Amino acid sequence: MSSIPSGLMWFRRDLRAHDNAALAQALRSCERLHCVFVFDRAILDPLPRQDRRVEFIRDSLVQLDERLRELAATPDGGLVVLHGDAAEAIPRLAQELGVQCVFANRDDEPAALARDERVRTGLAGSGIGWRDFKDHSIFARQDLLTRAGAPYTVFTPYRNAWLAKVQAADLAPHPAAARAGVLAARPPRHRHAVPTLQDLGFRPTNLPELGVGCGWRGGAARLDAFVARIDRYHADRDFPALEATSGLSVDLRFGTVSVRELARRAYPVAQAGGAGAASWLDELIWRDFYLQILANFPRVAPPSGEHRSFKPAYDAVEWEQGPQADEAFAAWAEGRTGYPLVDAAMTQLRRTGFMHNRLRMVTASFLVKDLGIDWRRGERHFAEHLLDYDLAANNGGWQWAASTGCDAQPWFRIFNPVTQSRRFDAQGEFIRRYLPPLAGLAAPALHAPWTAPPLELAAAGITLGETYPRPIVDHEAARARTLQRYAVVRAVR
Ligand SMILES: Cc1cc2nc3c(=O)[nH]c(=O)nc-3n(C[C@H](O)[C@H](O)[C@H](O)COP(=O)(O)OP(=O)(O)OC[C@H]3O[C@@H](n4cnc5c(N)ncnc54)[C@H](O)[C@@H]3O)c2cc1C
Repeated sequence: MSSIPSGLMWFRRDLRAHDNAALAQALRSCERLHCVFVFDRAILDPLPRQDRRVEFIRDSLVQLDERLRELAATPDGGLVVLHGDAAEAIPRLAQELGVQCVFANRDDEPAALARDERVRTGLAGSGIGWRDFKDHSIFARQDLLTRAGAPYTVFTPYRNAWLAKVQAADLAPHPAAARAGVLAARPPRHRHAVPTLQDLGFRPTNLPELGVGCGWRGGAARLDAFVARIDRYHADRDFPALEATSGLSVDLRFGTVSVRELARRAYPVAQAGGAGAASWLDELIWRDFYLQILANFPRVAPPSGEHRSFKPAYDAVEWEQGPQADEAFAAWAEGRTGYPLVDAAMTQLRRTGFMHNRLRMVTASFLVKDLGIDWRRGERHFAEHLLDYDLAANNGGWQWAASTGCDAQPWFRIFNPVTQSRRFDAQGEFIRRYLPPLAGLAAPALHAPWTAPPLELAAAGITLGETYPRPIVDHEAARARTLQRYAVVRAVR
């Protein structure tokens, strides 16, 4: 079975030893296998020095390293961890270790593809092979095509094709334990502990206080807790005050869970009629959908250069610019728009690095359709702050909200932030959690404080414009401006 004397497994966004496609294949194919992770300077250097993602990755690596040493049954086993430019570090390490092949799981983000191409070229120069595997999604790239042989660009037919195609083999685990004996001891010069945040030039964040468990152990705990409440997912998932969704997006982003395992848990329950599991499986399919959109239409997010509308006609829309727009953007980002649900959501993002899906839609719609600001500015802001930031899902989500992307309903879909608030946070529980200055105000006034009688505001200790902002925009007037702004699309089409 094993024909390669020595190989190197390169972990990237798959930080687990269980059910890992490339690792299982590498273990099967090699007589001796080394493992590496690179803190890539090309990614880390531009980041602010406090970044929850770097801390999450670093703490996840400690668990991965520990698990690999257990599997190798020697303390000298485990993970080689480097800090450098991955495109140079991997070929250099592969040569130093004398391996014949490097194994990795695919990453279809445009920048990752460009980096992997440089690695592959570097390796080929030394006669070293490269093998990559699908691990990050159930279906990818051109696995699912329309009858005309084109990638799907609309979710519902994609979902139907996904459900029609999926087989047990697509969800089957890729176990490591049986072949773990081939895991090699690290060469003495690489037998270091995983670098600390300080070693990497970063400072600790509030991640531990938030109670977000890292690594495969954190992912497994989140999955078990979620499976116990999955039956209510379809009914509760839109209410941000409830702990109804899985919180697994960070694990899917960094591979501390296997998406096959999630689908293995949800699929049979959904098939047996479980409405919660079926609805959650749909979300995993949305994830696959946006990953294949990015893989098949990389023009939406070129590695260097401006992201583009999926529907090119929308690039003609003219957005607000200048100091007033900059101030409106800052008010949105800092949670002082005067719309409580928007402000609470933006505060959640700042404090925790997470935002509930319903609120991502509401805040994105508010930025684009109430403030008239380019969706790409919001996309960048989310990219900087989300712990679960994922290029494909974030770009897809923003384009959905801006009506420039796939499955976009006609341009007139504009969320009303007050109606959304009344519907999805009726008692204001979520708003109060993140906006203490409004805590004394009862619903319904809480959803639109400027409509509250002065006595009610005074009783709640609120002075509009002082303790809480007045709305920075009138929704109905903004709606009319947006309809005009988007009218240009019909002219271009
Ligand atoms: C403007 C905007 C930006 C977004 N940016 C991101 C992002 O950067 N990273 C990210 O993972 N998700 C993003 N999403 C999708 C979604 O909001 C999050 O995946 C979800 O809130 C994560 O919480 P959860 O793990 O509890 O989700 P659950 O409801 O438990 O869903 C399970 C999993 O399905 C996937 N999923 C759910 N909804 C979507 C969706 N609409 N599109 C793609 N995948 C989905 C996620 O991987 C999620 O973990 C964005 C959505 C919008 C509207």
